[in-house]
Amino acid sequence: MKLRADARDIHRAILNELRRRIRMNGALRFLEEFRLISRREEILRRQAYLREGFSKIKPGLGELLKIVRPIRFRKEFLHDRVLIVEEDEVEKAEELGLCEVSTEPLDYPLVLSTVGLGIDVELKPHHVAPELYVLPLWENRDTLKALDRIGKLTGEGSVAGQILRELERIEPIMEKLKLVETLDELVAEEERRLNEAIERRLEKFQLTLSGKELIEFLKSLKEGDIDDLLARFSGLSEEILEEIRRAEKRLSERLGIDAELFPRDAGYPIEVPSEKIEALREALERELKLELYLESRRIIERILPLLPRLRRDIERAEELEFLRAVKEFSEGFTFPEIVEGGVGFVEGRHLFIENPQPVSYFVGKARKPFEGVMEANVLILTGANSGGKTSLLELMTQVVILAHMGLPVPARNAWVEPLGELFFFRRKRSSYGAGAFETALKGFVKALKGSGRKLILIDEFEAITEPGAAVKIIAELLRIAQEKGFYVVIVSHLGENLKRELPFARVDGIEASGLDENLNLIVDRQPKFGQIGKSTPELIVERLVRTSRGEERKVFERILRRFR
Ligand SMILES: Nc1ncnc2c1ncn2[C@@H]1O[C@H](COP(=O)(O)OP(=O)(O)OP(=O)(O)O)[C@@H](O)[C@H]1O
Repeated sequence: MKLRADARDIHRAILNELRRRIRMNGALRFLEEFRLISRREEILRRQAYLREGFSKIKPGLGELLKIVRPIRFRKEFLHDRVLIVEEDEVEKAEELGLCEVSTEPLDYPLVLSTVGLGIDVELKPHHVAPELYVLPLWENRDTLKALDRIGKLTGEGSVAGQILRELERIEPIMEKLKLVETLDELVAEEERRLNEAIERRLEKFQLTLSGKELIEFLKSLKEGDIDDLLARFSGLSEEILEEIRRAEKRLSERLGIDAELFPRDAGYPIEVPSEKIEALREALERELKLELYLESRRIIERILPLLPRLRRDIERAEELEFLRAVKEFSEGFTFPEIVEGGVGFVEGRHLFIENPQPVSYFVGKARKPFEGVMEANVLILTGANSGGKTSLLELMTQVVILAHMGLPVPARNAWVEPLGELFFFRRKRSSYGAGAFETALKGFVKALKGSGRKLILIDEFEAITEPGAAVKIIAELLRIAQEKGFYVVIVSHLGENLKRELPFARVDGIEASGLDENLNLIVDRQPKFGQIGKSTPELIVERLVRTSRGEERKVFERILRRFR
């Protein structure tokens, strides 16, 4: 179905409403599959797809879908490894583009080789750089957990749980790598603890010397006999050494590496030289990288065959998110029947009016509950100012557009004939004069050109010309529409005159039913079939009667009597 004139704006607004609800970029592409279509079978196919899809959207699914993110595996050049190959493999190895390639042994944290000069590999990406598969999965564990639960909730299953279990193998390595990042703080913390412990011991330390010992002590001091001097403090230094060992043990337990980090003879307070920390960091990183590489290879060997299915699981989550958003958007809507002979809806609710009064309306054949109402392809909609005429045309446009997308429509029930074109001409409030009239006339005539299934909605056309001429023009145009079998709903204040000219047309009216206690107009948005809408001026006069006094009131009363 083609959209003409202002119908496009309404389509755009509907798409925006849908997009606003879709929280995954990947899910947006499913909306592309819902372009407007006139083929009955395709509309029905989409309806069936959505019905089935909506049944999968269980409570709690939305929360899980919110967590899912696409998992991207990016090719990267890794600077921590070299791949040593034979001369004739160089080209193929370089094509992988994953790391340095050489025919000679080189010093790298990781040395891989196809010729026995390092860790054995084949020239496959997942042999050379298994981390490029495993790490993105590790970083997206939240997504994997959500996919696993989604699979269980929908009963469709997922490979995410299996992958998560495999990933557990690298957990200790990843934790240590995180610790290594904070190595400076770790060491500083141990330093602080150690120096505090030493301080406590120093406070308690006492050196007791007899007179004879004191003389020997002074003698050693004079002669610079260090060994003798130190021997006297040996009790203390043994204790300090003990503290150092304890600190190093704590570190080695956390980092999984034995290292003599604290200087033994540099005095107090004890401080680890920064070069030593750097050297330790390097050693740790080298070791952990190797472990990570080896473990990643074991993991990828087992999960590589699962990755295509994982991709499908993510795509399915995106599809479910799309379905969830559409279901949320169309809460309380109904799938329209796809019929021949017009468009109609019962208790339709305008999409963009808050708490709208439901309105029922139809053009073409009368179906339940409108049996007995005059059937007409051309409708003239009359009625009170601000009664809701424009809104009704908009609602009709919304119903027709949604139906042609294959989506449910905002009504209790609805039927729609597949159309070739939908025209909606909004009233241009700012346009007056001959130029504007000419443009409007041209637009209408264009709509009447050709043949096919068309619904033409026109909001107040005569406002831009004089009433007498307007009746002639509109009547003629509507006759052409009738001859061609087009459906037309036109808003007009010239209902009376048009009805006389066009016996085949049905004139409906939206009426203000009275005044409320604050003397505001009460409008019944539901058009009355076959009735010209009572005009509002009458009610305004009534309001004036009720708000004036004396002679003025008498005048208003006289006017009011003319209406009755
Ligand atoms: N079904 C409805 N339920 C609640 N409010 C409605 C409904 N239809 C219209 N309205 C509200 O009534 C007001 C007037 O609506 P609308 O512009 O459609 O009237 P109109 O008859 O086209 O007016 P005019 O004669 O000025 O062209 C709008 O604020 C609209 O939101």
